[in-house]
Amino acid sequence: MSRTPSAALEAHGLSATLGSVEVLHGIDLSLAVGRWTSIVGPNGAGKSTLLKALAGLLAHRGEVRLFGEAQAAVPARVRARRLSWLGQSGMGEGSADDLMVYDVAMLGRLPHQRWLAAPSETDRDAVERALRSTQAWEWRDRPLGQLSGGERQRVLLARALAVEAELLLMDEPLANLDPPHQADWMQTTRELVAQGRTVVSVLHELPMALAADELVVMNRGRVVHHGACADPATHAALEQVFDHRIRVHRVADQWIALPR
Ligand SMILES: Nc1ncnc2c1ncn2[C@@H]1O[C@H](COP(=O)(O)OP(=O)(O)OP(=O)(O)O)[C@@H](O)[C@H]1O
Repeated sequence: MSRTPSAALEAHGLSATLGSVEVLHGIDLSLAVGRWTSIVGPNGAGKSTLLKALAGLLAHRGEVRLFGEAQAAVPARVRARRLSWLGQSGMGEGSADDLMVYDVAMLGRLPHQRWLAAPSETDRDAVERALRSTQAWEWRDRPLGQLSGGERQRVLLARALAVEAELLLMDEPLANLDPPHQADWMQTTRELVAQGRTVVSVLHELPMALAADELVVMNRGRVVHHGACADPATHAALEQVFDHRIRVHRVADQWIALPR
């Protein structure tokens, strides 16, 4: 009988070196299925590096497990269906500038398509749903390169959503988004989690990060705290990692972090 794994992602003794510098130092972490976890910490803490290593996009030491299986043993195509990735501000997306928005979002369906096969109705439905959910549908016939930073981010978000993966890893998904679209992103994330999906986001916007279920607080290549967003110990860790230059408050039913 197969057992439903309780962790979507696990890291055991995860270390990573960039250039000649070790930037992640022996991280142990378990991210539960069906939860939204935000990763926060100061610039250079190792958040993006950790997310890339968890996604299988970066060589590392130690072990990463995806839904209970050693990540390295999961075939690339299966992993691409189960895990959707949104990188930082479309870094490395320059080559997609000439593609139409619709085709960019359709790239999210590649893991579901047979080699050289035309998109199926399921693929087209998923792409339309994703583009509509980020209000990018009306740009579907425009080249990606003609869009503003925030518009582009909404298309790349749609591509990540079009995968319809069980697990979404997003690095600074709110970059360039205006406040209403940040709120939309949060709504979408909550809906995904309500459907049982797992979301992991690296966020600098602390009020948004504190709206998650759980917070992973990083500093200097280590996880210094992992706890519920409502837990005072999590707030204390957050204040500490930012040298007590911020303070977490409860305002209008949400957690916010104000400079002090
Ligand atoms: N190619 C590289 N060679 C050496 N060090 C690197 C390289 N790339 C990144 N680093 C360093 O690795 C550390 C972690 O970087 P990372 O991008 O993971 O941090 P981050 O927490 O996501 O930061 P930010 O909040 O600024 O986006 C930083 O100190 C960075 O300078």
